[in-house]
Amino acid sequence: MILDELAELTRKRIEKNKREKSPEVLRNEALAMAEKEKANGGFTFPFENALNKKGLSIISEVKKASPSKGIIAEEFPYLEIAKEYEASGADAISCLTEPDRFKGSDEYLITIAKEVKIPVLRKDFTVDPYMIYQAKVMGASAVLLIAAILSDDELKEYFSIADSLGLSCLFEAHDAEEVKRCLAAGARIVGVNNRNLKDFTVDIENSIRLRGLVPDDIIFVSESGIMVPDDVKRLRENKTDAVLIGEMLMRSSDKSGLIHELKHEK
Ligand SMILES: O=C(O)c1ccccc1NCC(=O)[C@H](O)[C@H](O)COP(=O)(O)O
Repeated sequence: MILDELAELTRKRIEKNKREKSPEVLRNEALAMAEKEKANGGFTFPFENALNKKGLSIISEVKKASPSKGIIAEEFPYLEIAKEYEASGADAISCLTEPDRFKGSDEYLITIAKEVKIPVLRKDFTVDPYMIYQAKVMGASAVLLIAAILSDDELKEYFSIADSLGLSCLFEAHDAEEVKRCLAAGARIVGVNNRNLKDFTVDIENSIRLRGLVPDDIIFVSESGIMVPDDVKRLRENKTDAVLIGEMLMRSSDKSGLIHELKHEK
């Protein structure tokens, strides 16, 4: 399955990263940042706060390419795109850092997090605690934990590391079993992926079906395959707290107008 391939590619990339910066050095940098925040009033978990606001929140993704679609944006002024998302009322940004199949980059995240005020999610295939410390040092506010590639123990351990650094976790599930595993691990944010990773078909009904499994005090996010404004309307009517949108926004010639329409559509 594609996720196994992505997890394997990521493990190799992170092993290389570890040779460039040791886990100990990286961890100390991340802990120093966390300590500083604690001393300055404590963690604020901006990603969760952004999704907890009244009304539907929008996580806008900066996405150049994907395994299912190949190149989505030939031109990719990622910082301009992120700034446009922010200026248009997006609540958070999702930044893909996976380089091989999504043409993402750590540099994109570092630059965006420095230049925008809204929180940034590191959208990557977290398979090693090292990646959580990296996310902190890069300036991210949240990391992605995909239930399909992590064991129950890893979900709990990675959540605890992220939490201790003031990072939120978007737990990603594809089916009912994975939703239950995310909740058992303590998830405060559960995202249901609408993309079937076996055949790449998308169906927002996956989020609709699984919504009832997530208690109201947990943030519920619908991810992927949101292709037209009516999809957002349907999800909003089904008590979705936030939507994560990549391709629809990246292909739009009027990102600002589209975000405005999605935010205000009733
Ligand atoms: O987008 C893909 O083709 C994909 C394939 C395999 C694993 C993950 C994939 N996408 C990850 C994402 O984070 C999406 O970019 C995100 O949910 C937005 O999806 P979309 O709105 O459909 O671009």
